[in-house]
Amino acid sequence: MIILQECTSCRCKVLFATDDFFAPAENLLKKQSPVFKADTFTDYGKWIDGWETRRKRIPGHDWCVIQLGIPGIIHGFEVNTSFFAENCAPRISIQAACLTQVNLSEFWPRGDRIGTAASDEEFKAIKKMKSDEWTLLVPMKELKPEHLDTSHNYFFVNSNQKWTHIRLNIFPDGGIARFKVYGIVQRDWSASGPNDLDDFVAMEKGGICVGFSSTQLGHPRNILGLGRATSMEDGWGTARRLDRPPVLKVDDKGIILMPGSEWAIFRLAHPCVITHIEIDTYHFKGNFPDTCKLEACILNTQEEKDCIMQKWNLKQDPKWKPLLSVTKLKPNKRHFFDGSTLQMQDVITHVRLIIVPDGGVSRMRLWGFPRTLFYASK
Ligand SMILES: NC(=O)NC(NC(N)=O)C(=O)[O-]
Repeated sequence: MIILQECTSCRCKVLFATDDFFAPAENLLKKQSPVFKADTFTDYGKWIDGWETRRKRIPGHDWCVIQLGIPGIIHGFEVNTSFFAENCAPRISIQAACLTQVNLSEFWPRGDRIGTAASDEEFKAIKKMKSDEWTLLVPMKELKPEHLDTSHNYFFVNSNQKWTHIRLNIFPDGGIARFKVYGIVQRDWSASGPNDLDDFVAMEKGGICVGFSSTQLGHPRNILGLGRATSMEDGWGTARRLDRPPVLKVDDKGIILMPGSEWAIFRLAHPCVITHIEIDTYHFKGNFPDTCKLEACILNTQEEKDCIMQKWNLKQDPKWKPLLSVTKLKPNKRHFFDGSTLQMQDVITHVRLIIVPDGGVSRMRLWGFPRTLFYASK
C-alpha cells in the first residue's frame, strides 16, 4: 500500500478462481519474488511460479476473488508478470467490493476457497458476485509481459472508500506471477475507549511509514508488520554509512562517536499517548545499530508532506520532542521500554526512529492509549 503499506499480511486469501490448471491463484499472494525453473515440468505442463489458466476454448474470461488481509483504502496495484512471456495474460481489469460479514455470508456461504467441487449454492454465490456490485477500480488495461522490458505493471487508484475484496480479471486467459495491493488499513476507532491499550504504529491498525533516509535490506514499513520478522529482509536494513571514520571511537558510555545516522518517520494509526515501546533487532546480528532514539510530535498534512520530501532531514526542528533517549542496542534481541524510561506523555501523531550509525531493526511496537486531537489539520 504506496509509501503506504503493501498488503503482505499472510491473512490475504484467494476465495475463488475460474481455473488453476497450470498453476494456482494462491501463488499470486506469495511474498517471495517469483523464480524460474527452466527444466521443471508437472503433469499439467511447464512449472511456473504464478497463477496460470488454460488456453480458453469456451466463451468468457478468467478471474479470481481475493479477500484482503485487512480492510483498507486502496491506492494502487502491482501486477508482476516475471517469467510469463508467451503465456502472460494480455489484459487485466480490477474490481473491488466492501463486504461485511453479514452480506458476505449471504452470498459466500462457506467463506473459504471454492474449488470445482463447489455446491450449487456456492456457484449461485459466485454468480451473484459477478454482478455489478463490484466497483471497477482499474478498467481493462494491457499488460507488459516479461520480454517487454518490464514485468512490473503498476496501476494507480483514486478512491477513498474502504474495500475488503478484490476481483482480478484476466482477458481472456493466461498467467500472472504476483499481485500486490497497496493502500492504508482503515480501522474503526469509534469503539475504542481512552483505556484501550493498542499498538498505534502496527500496520494492521493503520500505522504507516511516511519517509526514510535509506533502505538496502528492507523497507522501514516492514517493522510495522505482523508478528516477529521472518528474516532481515522482513525488517528495515540500511546500507553501511560511507562517512564512518577509519578508526571508530566511543565515548565514556560506550556509544560510538559518529557524524551520521539514519531515520524513518511513521504516522500513527490514531492520535495517542505512548506508554510502552519495543524495539526488536531480531536477525540483525552483525549489523544491528549501535544506538537508537525516538522523537515524536503532532504533524498536520502539510508538515508530513515536508517530511516525505525530506526537507527536514535531521535538522533540529523544535516540533520533534524526545520520546526515548539515546539507547544502546544489542544484536538479535527484543528491547522493552516502559513508562519509567519514556521522556514524553504528550498526545502525538508521528514518531521518528533514528539509528546510529546504520544497520537494521526488525520490528517496532508503540503501545499506548487513544486520545482525541483538538488540532485543526490543514
Ligand atoms: N509454454 C507455455 O506457455 N506452455 C503452456 N503453459 C505451461 N505452463 O505449460 C501454455 O500453453 O500456456
